[in-house]
Amino acid sequence: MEKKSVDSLDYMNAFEISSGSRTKPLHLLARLHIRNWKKLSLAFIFFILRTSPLWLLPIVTANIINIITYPDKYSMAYFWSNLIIIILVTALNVPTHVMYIRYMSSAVRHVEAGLRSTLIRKLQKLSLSYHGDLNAGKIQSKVLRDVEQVDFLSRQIILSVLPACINLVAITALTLVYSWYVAVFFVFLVPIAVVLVRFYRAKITKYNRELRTNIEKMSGEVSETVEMIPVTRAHGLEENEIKKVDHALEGIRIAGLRIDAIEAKFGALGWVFFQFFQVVCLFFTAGLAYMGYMKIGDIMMYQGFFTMMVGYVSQIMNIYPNLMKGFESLYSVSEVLNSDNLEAYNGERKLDAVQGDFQFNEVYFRYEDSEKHAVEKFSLHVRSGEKIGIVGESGAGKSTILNLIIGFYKPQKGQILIDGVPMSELSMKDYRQSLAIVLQNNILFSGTIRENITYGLDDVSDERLQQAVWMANLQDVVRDLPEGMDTSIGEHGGKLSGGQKQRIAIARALVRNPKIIVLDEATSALDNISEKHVQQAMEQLIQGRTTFIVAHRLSTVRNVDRIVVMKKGRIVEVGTYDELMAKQGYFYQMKSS
Ligand SMILES: Nc1ncnc2c1ncn2[C@@H]1O[C@H](COP(=O)(O)OP(=O)(O)OP(=O)(O)O)[C@@H](O)[C@H]1O
Repeated sequence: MEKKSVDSLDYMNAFEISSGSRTKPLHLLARLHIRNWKKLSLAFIFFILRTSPLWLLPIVTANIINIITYPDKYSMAYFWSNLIIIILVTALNVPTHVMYIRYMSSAVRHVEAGLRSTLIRKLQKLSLSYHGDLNAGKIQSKVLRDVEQVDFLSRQIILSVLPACINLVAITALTLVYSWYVAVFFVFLVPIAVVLVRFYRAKITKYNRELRTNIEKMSGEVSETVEMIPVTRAHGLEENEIKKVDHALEGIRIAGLRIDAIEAKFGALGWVFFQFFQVVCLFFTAGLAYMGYMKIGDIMMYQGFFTMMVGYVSQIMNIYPNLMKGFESLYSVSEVLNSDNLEAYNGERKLDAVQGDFQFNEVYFRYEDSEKHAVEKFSLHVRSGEKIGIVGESGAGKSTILNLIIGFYKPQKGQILIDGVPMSELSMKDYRQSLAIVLQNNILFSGTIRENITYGLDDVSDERLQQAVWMANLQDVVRDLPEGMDTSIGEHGGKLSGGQKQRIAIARALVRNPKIIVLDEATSALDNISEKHVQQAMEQLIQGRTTFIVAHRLSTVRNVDRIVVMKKGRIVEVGTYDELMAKQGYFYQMKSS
């Protein structure tokens, strides 16, 4: 049951149809809401019931004035029936309004939650290079602010624009029933509104985009600044960081001012036009009554209708700038949802049991925005269970090889085969379940030690967990903590030492019992005892598994089966530690320098 309700939050299909060409925002909004059409239809019915007293009131007012002005033409029964009808219909407003809001809100809130969920789903599918370009702050701004704006947009349309349009049609129809020439006079309002909107639309759209991109920029700056606080303080660069954020805030201030100014002009002009028009209407109907074409009470009715019409047209025009903001946010969200910069691989094949045999055939890889290859002509066969050390100077392409092994990136030329199957055919989700990664920046999250180790695994027995803790040399750490395994480790493991963090990452890898291990040795120096602990944990981890270790300290690779020495993306030497030392080549030079 729960799964079903979670599934239903996926709104991707509303965007899938639109990918490629840019869909009009109103179409997109309609597609988002079409799934909840039953609730929206019910909301619409209750809306009509709720609003009907508004249409009746001017008619009843006209009737009462006419009864009093011309008592000989009307009976008292007519007077009382008018009163009873308006009281009854007005009293109905309470239940009908509650029902209208309940159905409407339920539909709109579903879309709001759905949009956020769809964004998160999409972010999990987008390639790492896409994530590299879009920082966490910008994504947050889209998931929080932009979705909120879209929710606001839906509410504005359902609560204000649609009701105003329905009311306008209803009032025009009622006026037509009574007098066609007054109706024609009313209809003149629309072109005035259209001309005003057309005149300001381009500017409002432009300034909204400016504001939105400035807010995203600021959000990015803030999240980066917060992350950098320890480094900033350590270097005494607080003022520089404050200036950077201030600069982004200044951008928002100016863009916001521009928007406010243009909205003020637009709103005020509309108001003045419509006030003039209302006065003209009064004189027009009064003139008709003066000439005997209209009863006095009817002036009140038309004036009532016209006041309502002006009210509704102004209502639409006043929220028009907000609608534009909402459309801009919808565009911002669809920018991510329509992106086709997806994960590099989309194969489906599952291996029965991954053995961990790797064949690299003349692999070439270049990052998207880079001119030169980070990896060139990389050929290597790695047997199942073999331990490979990868060494080379900074920028030689070591981490890139690891990323290619994990499948984060796909070679532009050449091929990588796993157990004889090209990576492009493999289901990455399935393949990565046989793989454990311990990277330079071990990504820990703000849960407990237990949660961090068992991350993503549903049922890990206590025995298996204890074994992983023991193998990762963590038992002393856990014992000394106040709540043992259930101690919270702070954001990104902030309450732990570098060595402890690494051992937690190793325990996380161990508990998965993977066939392949990818290790990026930490560059940060650990003290001797800590390093020994980590070293022991690593030895436990790599036993019996195909292992790729990027080593920064050459002593780390002493015991691996083969060392691959890289330079400028190419393999320059391959061999055991002793062979390479005896050869006195590049590795020997690196070791001696
Ligand atoms: N995301 C990226 N976009 C563009 N170029 C990149 C990216 N990541 C790495 N590079 C470039 O690719 C080359 C290889 O980088 P890589 O990180 O693989 O080197 P490395 O040997 O792991 O270096 P280090 O030991 O310093 O971590 C470098 O020239 C680097 O500047």
